Amino acid sequence: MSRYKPVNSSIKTHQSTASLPKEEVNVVLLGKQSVGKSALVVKYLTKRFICEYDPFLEDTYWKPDVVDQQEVLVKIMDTYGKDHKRLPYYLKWADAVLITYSITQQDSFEMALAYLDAITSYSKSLTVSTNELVLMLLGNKLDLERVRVIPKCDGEAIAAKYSCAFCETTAADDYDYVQQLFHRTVREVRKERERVVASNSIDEEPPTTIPINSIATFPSPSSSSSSSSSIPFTISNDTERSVLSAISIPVPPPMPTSFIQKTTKLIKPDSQTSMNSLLSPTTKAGSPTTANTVPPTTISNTKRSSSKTSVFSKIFK
Ligand SMILES: Nc1nc2c(ncn2[C@@H]2O[C@H](COP(=O)(O)OP(=O)(O)OP(=O)(O)O)[C@@H](O)[C@H]2O)c(=O)[nH]1
Repeated sequence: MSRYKPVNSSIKTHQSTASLPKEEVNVVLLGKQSVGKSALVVKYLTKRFICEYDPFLEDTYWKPDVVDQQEVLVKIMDTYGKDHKRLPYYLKWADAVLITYSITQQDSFEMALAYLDAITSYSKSLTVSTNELVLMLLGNKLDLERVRVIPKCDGEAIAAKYSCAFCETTAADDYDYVQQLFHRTVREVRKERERVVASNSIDEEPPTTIPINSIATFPSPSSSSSSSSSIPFTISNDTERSVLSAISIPVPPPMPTSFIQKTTKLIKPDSQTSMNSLLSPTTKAGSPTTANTVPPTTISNTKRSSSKTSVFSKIFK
Protein backbone atom coordinates (compact mmCIF):
# COMPACT_ATOMS: atom_id res chain seq x y z
CA MET A 1 0.00 0.00 0.00
CA SER A 2 1.32 3.39 -0.86
CA ARG A 3 2.12 5.59 2.07
CA TYR A 4 1.65 8.63 -0.10
CA LYS A 5 -1.14 10.86 1.05
CA PRO A 6 -2.53 13.79 -0.84
CA VAL A 7 -1.62 17.26 0.21
CA ASN A 8 -3.48 18.73 3.14
CA SER A 9 -4.34 15.30 4.46
CA SER A 10 -2.48 15.84 7.68
CA ILE A 11 -2.00 19.41 8.61
CA LYS A 12 -4.64 21.62 7.19
CA THR A 13 -5.05 25.29 7.10
CA HIS A 14 -8.57 26.52 7.44
CA GLN A 15 -8.68 28.28 4.14
CA SER A 16 -10.84 27.39 1.22
CA THR A 17 -8.77 26.31 -1.72
CA ALA A 18 -10.21 29.18 -3.72
CA SER A 19 -8.26 31.64 -1.62
CA LEU A 20 -4.97 29.80 -1.84
CA PRO A 21 -2.04 31.38 -3.63
CA LYS A 22 -1.73 30.41 -7.27
CA GLU A 23 2.02 30.03 -7.16
CA GLU A 24 3.05 26.64 -5.80
CA VAL A 25 6.46 25.42 -4.73
CA ASN A 26 6.96 21.72 -4.03
CA VAL A 27 9.68 20.90 -1.54
CA VAL A 28 10.90 17.41 -0.65
CA LEU A 29 13.04 16.64 2.38
CA LEU A 30 15.32 13.65 2.00
CA GLY A 31 17.79 12.24 4.48
CA LYS A 32 18.63 9.50 6.87
CA GLN A 33 16.22 8.60 9.61
CA SER A 34 16.19 10.90 12.64
CA VAL A 35 18.04 13.80 11.08
CA GLY A 36 15.03 15.98 11.84
CA LYS A 37 13.10 16.17 8.58
CA SER A 38 9.72 15.97 10.31
CA ALA A 39 10.85 18.36 13.03
CA LEU A 40 11.79 20.96 10.42
CA VAL A 41 8.49 20.55 8.59
CA VAL A 42 6.41 20.74 11.73
CA LYS A 43 8.38 23.76 12.93
CA TYR A 44 7.73 25.57 9.67
CA LEU A 45 4.05 24.68 9.70
CA THR A 46 3.26 25.20 13.34
CA LYS A 47 6.22 27.14 14.81
CA ARG A 48 6.50 24.35 17.35
CA PHE A 49 9.24 21.84 18.00
CA ILE A 50 7.94 18.36 18.69
CA CYS A 51 10.18 15.60 20.00
CA GLU A 52 8.32 12.52 18.83
CA TYR A 53 7.04 11.76 15.38
CA ASP A 54 5.85 8.65 13.66
CA PRO A 55 9.07 7.59 11.93
CA PHE A 56 7.18 5.65 9.28
CA LEU A 57 5.13 8.59 8.19
CA GLU A 58 5.44 10.05 4.76
CA ASP A 59 3.09 12.88 4.14
CA THR A 60 2.65 16.02 2.19
CA TYR A 61 1.63 19.27 3.77
CA TRP A 62 0.90 22.70 2.51
CA LYS A 63 1.19 26.16 3.88
CA PRO A 64 0.26 29.46 2.26
CA ASP A 65 3.08 31.88 2.85
CA VAL A 66 4.33 35.24 1.65
CA VAL A 67 7.88 35.46 0.37
CA ASP A 68 9.15 38.84 -0.82
CA GLN A 69 5.63 40.28 -0.77
CA GLN A 70 4.44 37.54 -3.07
CA GLU A 71 1.98 34.88 -2.00
CA VAL A 72 3.03 31.29 -2.47
CA LEU A 73 1.63 27.89 -1.55
CA VAL A 74 4.51 25.85 -0.14
CA LYS A 75 3.88 22.11 -0.41
CA ILE A 76 6.26 19.97 1.56
CA MET A 77 6.77 16.24 1.28
CA ASP A 78 8.26 14.81 4.43
CA THR A 79 9.78 11.48 3.46
CA TYR A 80 10.55 8.41 5.45
CA GLY A 81 14.30 8.02 5.78
CA LYS A 82 14.42 4.40 4.66
CA ASP A 83 12.23 4.39 1.61
CA HIS A 84 14.75 4.92 -1.15
CA LYS A 85 12.68 3.22 -3.79
CA ARG A 86 10.47 6.22 -4.10
CA LEU A 87 13.28 8.59 -4.91
CA PRO A 88 12.39 8.88 -8.62
CA TYR A 89 8.88 9.82 -7.64
CA TYR A 90 10.12 12.46 -5.21
CA LEU A 91 12.38 13.93 -7.85
CA LYS A 92 9.55 14.13 -10.32
CA TRP A 93 7.25 15.85 -7.89
CA ALA A 94 9.73 18.31 -6.42
CA ASP A 95 10.74 21.80 -7.38
CA ALA A 96 13.34 21.73 -4.62
CA VAL A 97 15.03 18.93 -2.70
CA LEU A 98 16.51 19.53 0.73
CA ILE A 99 19.04 16.78 1.38
CA THR A 100 19.19 16.77 5.12
CA TYR A 101 21.78 15.45 7.57
CA SER A 102 22.44 15.97 11.26
CA ILE A 103 25.65 17.81 12.14
CA THR A 104 25.97 15.35 15.03
CA GLN A 105 25.80 12.18 12.97
CA GLN A 106 28.53 11.05 10.59
CA ASP A 107 26.47 8.38 8.85
CA SER A 108 23.70 10.85 8.13
CA PHE A 109 26.25 12.99 6.30
CA GLU A 110 27.37 9.99 4.31
CA MET A 111 23.79 9.26 3.46
CA ALA A 112 23.39 12.84 2.25
CA LEU A 113 26.39 12.32 -0.03
CA ALA A 114 24.78 9.13 -1.27
CA TYR A 115 21.65 11.05 -2.13
CA LEU A 116 23.67 13.69 -3.97
CA ASP A 117 25.46 11.02 -5.95
CA ALA A 118 22.27 9.17 -6.68
CA ILE A 119 20.41 12.26 -7.82
CA THR A 120 23.35 13.23 -9.99
CA SER A 121 23.51 9.80 -11.57
CA TYR A 122 19.77 9.71 -12.04
CA SER A 123 19.77 13.08 -13.73
CA LYS A 124 22.58 12.04 -16.02
CA SER A 125 20.65 8.98 -17.09
CA LEU A 126 17.58 10.82 -18.32
CA THR A 127 17.14 11.74 -21.92
CA VAL A 128 13.89 13.62 -22.13
CA SER A 129 12.61 16.78 -20.60
CA THR A 130 11.31 17.14 -17.09
CA ASN A 131 11.32 19.65 -14.30
CA GLU A 132 14.30 21.53 -12.99
CA LEU A 133 15.32 20.87 -9.43
CA VAL A 134 16.79 23.19 -6.88
CA LEU A 135 19.12 21.17 -4.66
CA MET A 136 20.21 22.12 -1.18
CA LEU A 137 22.47 20.31 1.28
CA LEU A 138 21.06 20.97 4.73
CA GLY A 139 22.85 20.39 8.05
CA ASN A 140 20.30 20.21 10.87
CA LYS A 141 20.53 20.21 14.71
CA LEU A 142 22.75 23.24 14.87
CA ASP A 143 21.64 23.75 18.47
CA LEU A 144 23.77 20.69 19.28
CA GLU A 145 26.99 22.50 18.35
CA ARG A 146 28.76 21.06 21.38
CA VAL A 147 28.45 17.55 19.98
CA ARG A 148 28.99 18.45 16.34
CA VAL A 149 30.91 15.87 14.33
CA ILE A 150 30.48 17.29 10.84
CA PRO A 151 32.43 20.55 10.54
CA LYS A 152 30.60 23.27 8.71
CA CYS A 153 33.45 23.47 6.20
CA ASP A 154 32.85 19.83 5.25
CA GLY A 155 29.25 20.60 4.38
CA GLU A 156 30.34 23.68 2.45
CA ALA A 157 32.95 21.69 0.56
CA ILE A 158 30.51 19.00 -0.47
CA ALA A 159 27.93 21.55 -1.52
CA ALA A 160 30.57 23.29 -3.63
CA LYS A 161 31.63 19.99 -5.12
CA TYR A 162 28.07 19.23 -6.20
CA SER A 163 27.29 22.84 -7.02
CA CYS A 164 24.30 22.89 -4.75
CA ALA A 165 23.20 25.33 -2.10
CA PHE A 166 24.22 24.81 1.51
CA CYS A 167 22.59 25.70 4.78
CA GLU A 168 22.86 24.83 8.47
CA THR A 169 19.85 25.21 10.69
CA THR A 170 17.98 23.80 13.66
CA ALA A 171 14.41 22.81 14.25
CA ALA A 172 14.85 23.10 17.99
CA ASP A 173 15.56 26.81 18.19
CA ASP A 174 14.08 30.01 16.86
CA TYR A 175 11.32 29.70 14.27
CA ASP A 176 13.05 32.34 12.15
CA TYR A 177 15.83 29.98 11.16
CA VAL A 178 13.43 27.43 9.75
CA GLN A 179 11.31 30.10 8.10
CA GLN A 180 14.43 31.55 6.45
CA LEU A 181 15.28 28.12 5.15
CA PHE A 182 11.94 27.65 3.41
CA HIS A 183 11.82 31.23 2.17
CA ARG A 184 15.24 30.86 0.65
CA THR A 185 14.08 27.66 -1.01
CA VAL A 186 11.09 29.47 -2.53
CA ARG A 187 13.41 32.21 -3.84
CA GLU A 188 15.69 29.68 -5.47
CA VAL A 189 12.76 27.96 -7.15
CA ARG A 190 11.49 31.30 -8.44
CA LYS A 191 14.92 32.12 -9.81
CA GLU A 192 15.03 28.79 -11.57
CA ARG A 193 11.58 29.26 -13.05
CA GLU A 194 12.61 32.66 -14.36
CA ARG A 195 15.69 31.12 -15.88
CA VAL A 196 13.62 28.41 -17.56
CA VAL A 197 11.12 30.92 -18.93
CA ALA A 198 13.95 33.06 -20.28
CA SER A 199 15.60 30.01 -21.76
CA ASN A 200 12.36 28.75 -23.34
CA SER A 201 11.65 32.09 -24.90
CA ILE A 202 15.04 31.92 -26.58
CA ASP A 203 14.33 28.35 -27.74
CA GLU A 204 10.94 29.25 -29.15
CA GLU A 205 12.00 32.27 -31.13
CA PRO A 206 11.10 31.76 -34.77
CA PRO A 207 13.99 31.64 -37.16
CA THR A 208 14.87 35.09 -38.32
CA THR A 209 16.86 36.40 -41.16
CA ILE A 210 20.15 37.57 -39.86
CA PRO A 211 21.59 40.43 -41.83
CA ILE A 212 24.91 39.71 -43.35
CA ASN A 213 27.73 40.86 -41.13
CA SER A 214 25.54 40.90 -38.02
CA ILE A 215 26.78 39.04 -34.98
CA ALA A 216 24.28 37.06 -32.93
CA THR A 217 25.18 36.41 -29.33
CA PHE A 218 23.45 33.97 -27.05
CA PRO A 219 23.77 33.57 -23.31
CA SER A 220 26.09 30.73 -22.48
CA PRO A 221 24.96 28.22 -19.91
CA SER A 222 26.41 28.70 -16.49
CA SER A 223 29.21 26.33 -15.76
CA SER A 224 29.30 24.17 -12.75
CA SER A 225 31.32 21.44 -11.23
CA SER A 226 30.39 17.86 -10.84
CA SER A 227 31.85 15.10 -8.91
CA SER A 228 32.04 11.57 -7.89
CA SER A 229 32.31 10.54 -4.31
CA SER A 230 33.42 7.61 -2.26
CA ILE A 231 29.91 6.48 -1.51
CA PRO A 232 29.84 2.68 -1.80
CA PHE A 233 27.07 2.39 -4.36
CA THR A 234 28.46 4.95 -6.76
CA ILE A 235 28.72 3.42 -10.17
CA SER A 236 31.36 4.40 -12.60
CA ASN A 237 30.65 6.54 -15.62
CA ASP A 238 31.56 3.64 -17.85
CA THR A 239 28.96 1.30 -16.53
CA GLU A 240 26.39 3.81 -15.48
CA ARG A 241 24.33 4.08 -18.59
CA SER A 242 24.05 0.39 -19.18
CA VAL A 243 23.04 -0.23 -15.59
CA LEU A 244 20.51 2.54 -15.56
CA SER A 245 19.01 1.56 -18.87
CA ALA A 246 18.42 -1.96 -17.61
CA ILE A 247 16.12 -0.91 -14.82
CA SER A 248 12.77 0.77 -14.79
CA ILE A 249 11.02 3.46 -12.81
CA PRO A 250 8.41 2.18 -10.41
CA VAL A 251 5.01 3.50 -11.36
CA PRO A 252 4.16 6.30 -8.96
CA PRO A 253 0.81 6.32 -7.18
CA PRO A 254 -2.00 8.32 -8.75
CA MET A 255 -1.47 11.98 -8.18
CA PRO A 256 -4.08 14.32 -6.77
CA THR A 257 -5.74 16.70 -9.18
CA SER A 258 -3.71 19.58 -7.82
CA PHE A 259 -0.60 17.94 -9.19
CA ILE A 260 -1.86 17.72 -12.72
CA GLN A 261 -0.19 20.92 -13.73
CA LYS A 262 3.03 19.64 -12.25
CA THR A 263 2.82 16.32 -14.02
CA THR A 264 2.90 18.01 -17.36
CA LYS A 265 6.53 18.68 -16.66
CA LEU A 266 7.33 15.15 -15.70
CA ILE A 267 9.43 12.52 -17.31
CA LYS A 268 8.00 10.86 -20.34
CA PRO A 269 7.55 7.08 -20.27
CA ASP A 270 10.50 6.45 -22.49
CA SER A 271 12.91 7.71 -19.87
CA GLN A 272 12.35 4.87 -17.51
CA THR A 273 15.11 4.53 -15.02
CA SER A 274 15.23 3.64 -11.40
CA MET A 275 17.17 4.69 -8.36
CA ASN A 276 16.54 1.38 -6.69
CA SER A 277 19.90 -0.05 -7.47
CA LEU A 278 21.60 3.21 -6.62
CA LEU A 279 20.23 3.69 -3.16
CA SER A 280 20.20 0.32 -1.55
CA PRO A 281 18.78 0.25 1.95
CA THR A 282 22.04 -1.22 3.18
CA THR A 283 24.01 1.75 2.00
CA LYS A 284 25.37 4.02 4.77
CA ALA A 285 26.09 6.96 3.73
CA GLY A 286 26.33 17.37 12.14
CA SER A 287 25.13 30.45 15.97
CA PRO A 288 22.00 29.25 14.01
CA THR A 289 22.62 30.78 10.68
CA THR A 290 21.99 29.93 7.14
CA ALA A 291 25.15 29.81 5.16
CA ASN A 292 25.40 30.30 1.47
CA THR A 293 28.69 28.97 0.42
CA VAL A 294 28.05 28.64 -3.24
CA PRO A 295 25.39 29.97 -5.49
CA PRO A 296 22.48 27.54 -5.40
CA THR A 297 22.35 25.43 -8.46
CA THR A 298 19.54 23.63 -10.08
CA ILE A 299 19.47 20.33 -11.77
CA SER A 300 17.93 19.96 -15.12
CA ASN A 301 16.78 16.40 -14.91
CA THR A 302 16.58 16.01 -18.58
CA LYS A 303 17.12 17.58 -21.88
CA ARG A 304 14.32 19.97 -22.63
CA SER A 305 16.15 21.46 -25.54
CA SER A 306 19.60 21.71 -26.88
CA SER A 307 20.38 24.71 -24.70
CA LYS A 308 19.06 22.90 -21.66
CA THR A 309 21.09 19.92 -22.61
CA SER A 310 24.25 21.89 -22.53
CA VAL A 311 23.41 23.37 -19.14
CA PHE A 312 22.58 19.93 -17.91
CA SER A 313 25.70 18.33 -19.20
CA LYS A 314 27.82 21.01 -17.63
CA ILE A 315 26.25 20.34 -14.26
CA PHE A 316 26.50 16.59 -14.51
CA LYS A 317 29.29 15.75 -16.83
N1 LIG B 1 18.32 18.94 19.30
C1 LIG B 1 17.63 18.78 18.17
N2 LIG B 1 16.88 17.69 18.00
C2 LIG B 1 16.20 17.57 16.83
C3 LIG B 1 16.26 18.54 15.81
N3 LIG B 1 15.48 18.12 14.80
C4 LIG B 1 14.95 16.95 15.18
N4 LIG B 1 15.38 16.60 16.40
C5 LIG B 1 15.05 15.38 17.14
O1 LIG B 1 15.58 14.29 16.40
C6 LIG B 1 14.68 13.18 16.47
C7 LIG B 1 14.31 12.74 15.08
O2 LIG B 1 13.59 13.79 14.47
P1 LIG B 1 12.59 13.52 13.26
O3 LIG B 1 12.05 14.83 12.84
O4 LIG B 1 11.61 12.46 13.62
O5 LIG B 1 13.59 12.91 12.19
P2 LIG B 1 13.22 12.42 10.71
O6 LIG B 1 14.38 12.77 9.87
O7 LIG B 1 11.90 12.93 10.30
O8 LIG B 1 13.19 10.87 10.89
P3 LIG B 1 12.39 9.76 9.98
O9 LIG B 1 10.96 10.22 9.88
O10 LIG B 1 12.53 8.50 10.76
O11 LIG B 1 13.05 9.69 8.66
C8 LIG B 1 13.47 13.65 17.29
O12 LIG B 1 13.65 13.23 18.61
C9 LIG B 1 13.54 15.16 17.20
O13 LIG B 1 12.99 15.76 18.34
C10 LIG B 1 17.08 19.71 16.03
O14 LIG B 1 17.21 20.61 15.20
N5 LIG B 1 17.76 19.75 17.23
